[in-house]
Amino acid sequence: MQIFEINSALDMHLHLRDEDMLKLVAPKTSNTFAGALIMPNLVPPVTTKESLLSYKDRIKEACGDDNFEPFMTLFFKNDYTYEFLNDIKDEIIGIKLYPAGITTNSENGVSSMDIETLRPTLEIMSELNIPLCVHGETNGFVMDREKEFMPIYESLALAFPNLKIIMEHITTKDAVELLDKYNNLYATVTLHHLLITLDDLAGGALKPHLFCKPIAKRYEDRSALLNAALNAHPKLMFGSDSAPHPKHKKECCGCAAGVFTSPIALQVLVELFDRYKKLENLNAFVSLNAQRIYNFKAIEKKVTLVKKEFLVPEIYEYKNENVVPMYAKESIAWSIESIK
Ligand SMILES: NC(=O)N[C@@H](CC(=O)O)C(=O)O
Ligand SMILES: [Zn+2]
Ligand SMILES: [Zn+2]
Repeated sequence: MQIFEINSALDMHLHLRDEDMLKLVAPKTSNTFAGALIMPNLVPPVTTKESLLSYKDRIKEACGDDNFEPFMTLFFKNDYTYEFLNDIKDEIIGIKLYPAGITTNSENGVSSMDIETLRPTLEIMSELNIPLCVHGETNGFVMDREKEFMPIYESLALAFPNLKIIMEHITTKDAVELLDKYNNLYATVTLHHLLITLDDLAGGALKPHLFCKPIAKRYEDRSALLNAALNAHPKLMFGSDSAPHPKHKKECCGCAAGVFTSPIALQVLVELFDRYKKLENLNAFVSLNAQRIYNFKAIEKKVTLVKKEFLVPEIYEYKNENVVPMYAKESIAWSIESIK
């Protein structure tokens, strides 16, 4: 039987939530991944050292696994001081910037992307070598929001040449192309954006479990993303953006944005890279690129996968929480055999 080994998988964009949802979803990542970059969009968002450290403790407890490293992030604010950021810098891997209201729990994000307004915090981040992670969407037409954000990425990259800027969860050909234009621009891409287009979400009967921000785009966008991932573009990292919402918040009028992919991520990545005969590039895409870009050494964790059918559960539950995964009740060609 065909097998494949992944070394120290890293998920560089992950939502773990809090309380029972955290307890439900955290082990779904920590059992197979060596580390993950944890998004700070809790309610209220993570903006103090105290809330950051206590969230990290709750994550570690929920994982119940010392062999997993949560890389913490702060929620961007325009008025962070040098003293504050200098004091917290060793506890964080980056700061996440959200335009206000653009996605789930981003109400406290920045109300303007004007560079001069953002400058005070960005200058300090640049000086202290703290990377900037960005949800890059304008409030324009939903299919054009990411494309319209490209000039903002360009001005940020030019204005702060020493700041590492990560374009989170890119969904367009334009974003892939921008990667090669500026030294200090990097990106994450999700699993679902490598797989689906707007057709899968809304071309037939509406699929709420595939609804997320940024919304899935056109075929040419998916091809560009897939091509960059399969060839392990050196500035592109895997970031699942696994974003759990309870079933009743997805299967309703006013469906929340977010796709839950943690429990299927590695199996589907292997299936995808195998299908395109690119398995030799998967470890770079899912681990080595992130270690080089963020400059750290991941802890050892070897996951062995076998080409054997894995039937995706219909739902995951814990106490009163539940969440429906992507590909629920469908089967994947690869499954996890062992973890060391
Ligand atoms: N991607 C999403 O659709 N949702 C994310 C937020 C985000 O990453 O934008 C969430 O927190 O639910
Ligand atoms: Zn986002
Ligand atoms: Zn996200």
